Amino acid sequence: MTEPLVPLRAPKIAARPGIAHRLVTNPLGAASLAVLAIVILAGVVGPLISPFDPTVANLGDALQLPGSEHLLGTDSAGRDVLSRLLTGAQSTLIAAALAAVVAVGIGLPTGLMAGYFGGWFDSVASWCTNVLMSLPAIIILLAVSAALGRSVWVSMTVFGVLMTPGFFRLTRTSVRAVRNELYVDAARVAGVGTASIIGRHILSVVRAPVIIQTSIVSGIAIAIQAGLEFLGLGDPLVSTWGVMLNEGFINIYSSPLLAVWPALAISITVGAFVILGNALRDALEDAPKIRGVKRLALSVPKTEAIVLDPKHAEVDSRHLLTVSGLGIGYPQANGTKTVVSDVSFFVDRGEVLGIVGESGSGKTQTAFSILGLLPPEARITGGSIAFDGIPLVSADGRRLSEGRLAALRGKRIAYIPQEPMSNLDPNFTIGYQLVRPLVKVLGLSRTAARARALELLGIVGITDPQRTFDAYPHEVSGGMAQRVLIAGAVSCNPDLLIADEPTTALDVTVQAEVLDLLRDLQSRFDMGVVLVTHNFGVIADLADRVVVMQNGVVVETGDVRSILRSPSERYTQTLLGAMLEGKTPMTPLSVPDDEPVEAGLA
Ligand SMILES: Nc1ncnc2c1ncn2[C@@H]1O[C@H](COP(=O)(O)OP(=O)(O)OP(=O)(O)O)[C@@H](O)[C@H]1O
Repeated sequence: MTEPLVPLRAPKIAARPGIAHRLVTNPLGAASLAVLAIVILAGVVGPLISPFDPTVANLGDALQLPGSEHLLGTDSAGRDVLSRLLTGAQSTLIAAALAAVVAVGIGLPTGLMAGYFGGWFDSVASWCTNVLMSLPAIIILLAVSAALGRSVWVSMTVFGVLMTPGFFRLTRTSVRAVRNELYVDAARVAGVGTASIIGRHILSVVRAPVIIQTSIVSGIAIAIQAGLEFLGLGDPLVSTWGVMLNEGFINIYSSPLLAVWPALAISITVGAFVILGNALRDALEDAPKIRGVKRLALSVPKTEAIVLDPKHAEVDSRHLLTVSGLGIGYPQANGTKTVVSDVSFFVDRGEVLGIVGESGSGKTQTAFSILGLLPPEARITGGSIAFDGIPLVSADGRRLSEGRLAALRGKRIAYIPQEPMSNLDPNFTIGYQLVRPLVKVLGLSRTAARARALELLGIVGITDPQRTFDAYPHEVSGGMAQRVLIAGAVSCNPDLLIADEPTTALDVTVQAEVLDLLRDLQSRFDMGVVLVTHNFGVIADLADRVVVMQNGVVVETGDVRSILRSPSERYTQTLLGAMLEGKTPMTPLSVPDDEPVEAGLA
C-alpha cells in the first residue's frame, strides 16, 4: 500500500550577497571601479566640457606651465593639456575596447566550440592558436604599422587578434571541464538542445573568467597602445594619451610636466583595469561552488551505425520497452571487452522492473543503452531495443538517429540519476532549472511553466515550493535535491522512467521517503519504471518484476514475490542474503565454491 508522503520543509535560506555586492565591498574593487567610472565619464563628457579645443594650436601659448587659464599647462603647439587629456580619454578607451572586443569576439566562440565539440575543429583552432602565440606581438604590430600606416584602430584590431589565444585557451579549458559535469548531461537527458546547453550552462561558467581576462586585456591594450605611440607609431590625428606621452618626451627637458600628465592617466587607468580583474576574481571565488563528484551520465555515442528509420524496422510493440539479446562491448587493444551480453527483458506500462546486481554487473550500461547515452567508445555488439513500437536499436545494429532519440528523452523517457547534487547546475536556481525544460521541451509559456514547476514541487512533497523554487542547489539537502530531480523527471508526464540507483547517495531515512515518493508517482502517472539498484531491499520495496544481473548477463528473472520466496540461482540467494544481513553488495559477492554460478561471462 502506498504510504502518505512525508512533506519536506525547505530550510531557511540566508540571503547570500551577490557578486556585485562582494565587489563593491572589497576596497580594491570599489577603488578600481571608482577610478574607471571617472575615466569613462571623462571619455564620454570630456569633449563637451573641455575648456579649449584640443586640436587648435596657438604657438603664442606654447609650453606654458599650469596656471589659472590652462590648469595643466599647454604643449609645444600651445594646445591645452587638460582638454587633450579629456578628449584623449575617449579615443584611448575606445581603442582599448576595440582590442578587447576583437579578442573576445574571436576567442570566446571558437573556444566554446572547440571545448564543447572537440574533434577536427578543436585540432584546427588549437593549431591556429599555437601559431598566433608563437608570433612576437610587438614585431607584428610594428610591421603592421609600417605596412598599413599609423592607425590606432588598425593596430588595436591586430592586437585584439593577437590576444585571442588567451581567450580561446581559457574558454576551451573551462568548457572541457564543465561539459563533463553531470548537470550538463542531465540537461541533455531532459531534452534541452545543444545551443541552449552552451548558452546557459556552459557560457555561465566561462563568463566570469572571460570578464576578468577582458578587464586585464583592456589595461594591457592601453599600455601597448601608449607604447606604440611613444615609439612614434601613433596616429597624430587622433589625440590619445600615448600620442601625448610621445610629445611629452620630445619636450622632456623644456617641460617635464608634459609627460607626467599622460603617464599618470595611463598608469592609473591600466592599474585600475588590472586591479578590477583581480577584485572580480576574488568576488567570484567567494561564490559557493558545487562540483560533480563522479561522472555517471555519459555522452552521446558516435553513431557510425546506420541510422534507423522507425517506419521500416520490425519492432516488438507488445510491451512499453523491450530489450532483446542486448550486447555491449568496448574495443580494446586485445579485442572487445564485453560488459553486457545477451540481456533480455521487457517493461509494461504501469509496471516497475528492477535490475539488481553487484557493482560492475552491467546495470548502468544496460540503462544507458536505452537512453542512448553510452560513452562514444561503447559499441552495441548485438540485440535490439524497442520503446513503445519505436526501434531504438534494431537487430541489425542500426540505431535511431540522435535527433529522434533526443525528442524522446525528456518527453517520453525520463531519467533520475544517482547523485542529485551533481545533476543540478550550481549557477542557476532550482526554479530556473525546472522551468527551462518545460519551456524548451514542452513549449509551455514562462508563466505556465512556473506554475507547473511549483505544482510539481508540491507533488514531490516539498512544503514550501516557492522557497525551494528560489533556492540554489547548494541551499537544499541531498534528499530535497533528489525530489527536485524527480519533479523534473515526471514534469513531462513520461511513459518510461529510468531510475539509476535513485537512493544510493541519500541517508537511510531519506531513502525510504524517496522510495515512497517514487511508488506514489509511479501509480499516479502510470509510468513504466526501470529501477537500477544493487540493493534487493529496494527491489522488494518497489519492483513488480526483477532481472538479476552478474558480470553482464541475466542470471535470473521473474516476479519479485516468487524470486524473494524461492530464488533458484545461487547468486540471487547470495544477493538476498546480503540484503538480510544488511550488507550492500557494492563489491563483488563471493558465491560459495561448491556451487558455482552457472550464468556469467568467462
Ligand atoms: N568506458 C568504459 N570502458 C570500458 N569498460 C567500461 C566502461 N564503462 C563501464 N565499463 C565496464 O562495464 C561494466 C559494467 O559497468 P556498469 O556501470 O554497468 O556496472 P553497474 O552494474 O551499473 O555497477 P555500478 O552500480 O557500480 O555502477 C564494468 O565492468 C565497467 O568496468
